[in-house]
Amino acid sequence: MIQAEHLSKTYVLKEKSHLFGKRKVRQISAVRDISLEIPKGKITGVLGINGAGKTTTIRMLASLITPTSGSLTMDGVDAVKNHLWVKERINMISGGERNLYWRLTAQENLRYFGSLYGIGKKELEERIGELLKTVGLEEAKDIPVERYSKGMKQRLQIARGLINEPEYLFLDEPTLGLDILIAKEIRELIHSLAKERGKGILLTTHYISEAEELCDYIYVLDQGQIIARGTKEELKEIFKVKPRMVVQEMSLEEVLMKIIKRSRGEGDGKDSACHEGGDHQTAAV
Ligand SMILES: Nc1ncnc2c1ncn2[C@@H]1O[C@H](COP(=O)(O)OP(=O)(O)OP(=O)(O)O)[C@@H](O)[C@H]1O
Repeated sequence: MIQAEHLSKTYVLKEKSHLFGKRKVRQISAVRDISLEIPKGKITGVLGINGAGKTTTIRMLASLITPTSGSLTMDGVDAVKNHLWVKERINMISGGERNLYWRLTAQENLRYFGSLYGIGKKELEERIGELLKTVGLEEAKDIPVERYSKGMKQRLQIARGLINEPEYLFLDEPTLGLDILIAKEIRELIHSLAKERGKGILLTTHYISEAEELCDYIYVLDQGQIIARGTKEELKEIFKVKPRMVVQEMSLEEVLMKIIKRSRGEGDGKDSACHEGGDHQTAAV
């Protein structure tokens, strides 16, 4: 399990001031005091609107940037001190079409990325063969990536993300810009990676229905803080109307909008659908 406790990240920007050409220092508190867990065999979602701090969070969890404060462990090992050990056990895939060499074939891409992990030649060839099968690109393995459809490129991205046999896979907007059929294929693949192959998956997505379909547990991030957490059922429970009133099930999207508005004190979340009592920010701790 990956466990983050009280993680924060502040970016320090040095900007030139117009006055006397002096440098001004500006601090951006991108993520503040977040605690979360990513268990193996489960899909954990991090949802939030643009600028909420999702990318900063995922990059800290993947040891690509160092937290300003807080602790991060992987299977009990300090991930900040042992970031090279951590990087061997994690991989990250972003949506879009970056990170692939277009003139190379699928096989050549995987061979290149595998060589970066120092995997032996024989083992690498076997792994590439299996991965191409897993993502359904066996027949297209010798075609240059520039001739692939968007869905094929994304499947190859997933194969690239699995080349080091990571225990944890971070997916940043994995179905961005894909049509519904291809997105469905990718979602099925993500589901099987967690449920059949035991990977710990962290997913960020703008598509709420995708989170609803895939995520075992969801963290809602806004303005750098976790403002709610829970299973989708627990999140929906926050706004469930109390007994003797007509209960109308809200979509997860409606629930998330209400959670964000309420956290920002914008009123809409305070309507009759609010649940009773205590900590409104947490569906389940
Ligand atoms: N390298 C950086 N230097 C300075 N500020 C940054 C940097 N990266 C992110 N930020 C700022 O930190 C905040 C959180 O950004 P982040 O990219 O983590 O959010 P996000 O939820 O991933 O947004 P999006 O969905 O738009 O990608 C924003 O205010 C952003 O401008």
